[in-house]
Amino acid sequence: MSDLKPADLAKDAAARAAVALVEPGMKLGLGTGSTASVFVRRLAERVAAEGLELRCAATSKATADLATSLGLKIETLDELGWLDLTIDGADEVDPDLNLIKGGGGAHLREKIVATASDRMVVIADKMKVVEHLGEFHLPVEVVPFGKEATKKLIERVLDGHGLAGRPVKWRNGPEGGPFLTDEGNVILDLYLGRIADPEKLGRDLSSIAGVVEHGLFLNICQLAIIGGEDGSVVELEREDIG
Ligand SMILES: O=C(CO)[C@H](O)[C@H](O)COP(=O)(O)O
Repeated sequence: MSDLKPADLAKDAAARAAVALVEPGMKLGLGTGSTASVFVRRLAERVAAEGLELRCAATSKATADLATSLGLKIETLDELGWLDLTIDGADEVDPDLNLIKGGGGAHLREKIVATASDRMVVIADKMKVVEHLGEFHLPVEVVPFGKEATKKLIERVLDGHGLAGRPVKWRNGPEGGPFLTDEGNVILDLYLGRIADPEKLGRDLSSIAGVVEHGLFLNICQLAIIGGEDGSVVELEREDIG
């Protein structure tokens, strides 16, 4: 990986540091996205080099396919029951280690896996660290049935948060049709700018029947490993907060 671009070097630095957290016999959750993919590659290298015994669950079909192609055995979350550690990427990380996730459309499974783990660790490059969540669009997974009515209800919630008129867009897939999640749902991306009250916004979105899950990960992540383009890493821990 010597010809990596600076952003990839940062992801690789964070991924290597996360691989060092893995202990023999662990049950691991594997995230989704480009940073999580670097982690999966580095993990597979360590497993091959050390003959490490691990049990892994993936947060998406894409990650399961990648891990399997690298020789890692993937089991379902139900087979594993509960996980010791989940390593995943993020679209934004705030100073309280609250996150926006779902840029890859996998935030539903990612949240299920992260909250079924003793510990969630996020790996990211420095560009993902923000003062306030919301510059990155907030993905909301929506059931296709009645999706336009659900969109109206989401817009009503945004009105109540002083976010009236902010663009909300159905996500398209690579072929131009609607993006479909691994669960067969669609995604509405909310372009909000600064989210003043993520807790309340999350609660209000979750109260809508057609909303399956939003991409706000609040009080879930315990450690963020932030990689720099020079290969350095900074660790932000939840205990450091406050
Ligand atoms: O939440 C995610 C996928 O649903 C990803 O972790 C997030 O989008 C970050 O991806 P990348 O590492 O490619 O920037």
